[in-house]
Amino acid sequence: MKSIALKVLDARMREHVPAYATSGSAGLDLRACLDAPITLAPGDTALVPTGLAIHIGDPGYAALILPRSGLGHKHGIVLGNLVGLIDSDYQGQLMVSTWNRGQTTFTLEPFERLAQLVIVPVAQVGFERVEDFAASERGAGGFGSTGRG
Ligand SMILES: O=c1ccn([C@H]2C[C@H](O)[C@@H](COP(=O)(O)OP(=O)(O)OP(=O)(O)O)O2)c(=O)[nH]1
Ligand SMILES: [Mg+2]
Repeated sequence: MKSIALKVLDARMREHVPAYATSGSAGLDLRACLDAPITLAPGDTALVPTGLAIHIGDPGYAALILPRSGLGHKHGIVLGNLVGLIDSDYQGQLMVSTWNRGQTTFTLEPFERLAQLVIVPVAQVGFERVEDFAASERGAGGFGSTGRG
């Protein structure tokens, strides 16, 4: 298992270090490191600290912050940036842009699990400038070019 450097920035997070909930989990739940609840009216967005920082330190990996399905589906709590991308050289606090896209007010409680972190492999690439591509089966077709169903 790959090891990633983790800093606990807020002592209250010591007992909430991210951990996989099951042996097959892809995501590590992130908690809201808050002094008091935050009320999010429909349409509101808040930048919520997690009290944690990671330094992936390897350009072959990145982390994604994704919504939790229960909060997103049942309560409309998703991410203001839709997906958060954590660069391998980022050393600052993990922040969660929390957006209430629903129709009812939501109260986010201190230390509630509000999003999840997924570590993913990344390929950094170089570009070779060309005038023409070698022909492919798809060519430039997209946006439904293969039919709808
Ligand atoms: O949901 C997020 C998204 C990003 N970040 C941090 C980690 C990431 O490495 C950094 C920059 O993110 P991004 O490149 O997506 O934002 P930007 O608007 O392009 O900012 P920058 O100019 O700093 O790259 O902000 C978070 O903590 N949470
Ligand atoms: Mg950027």
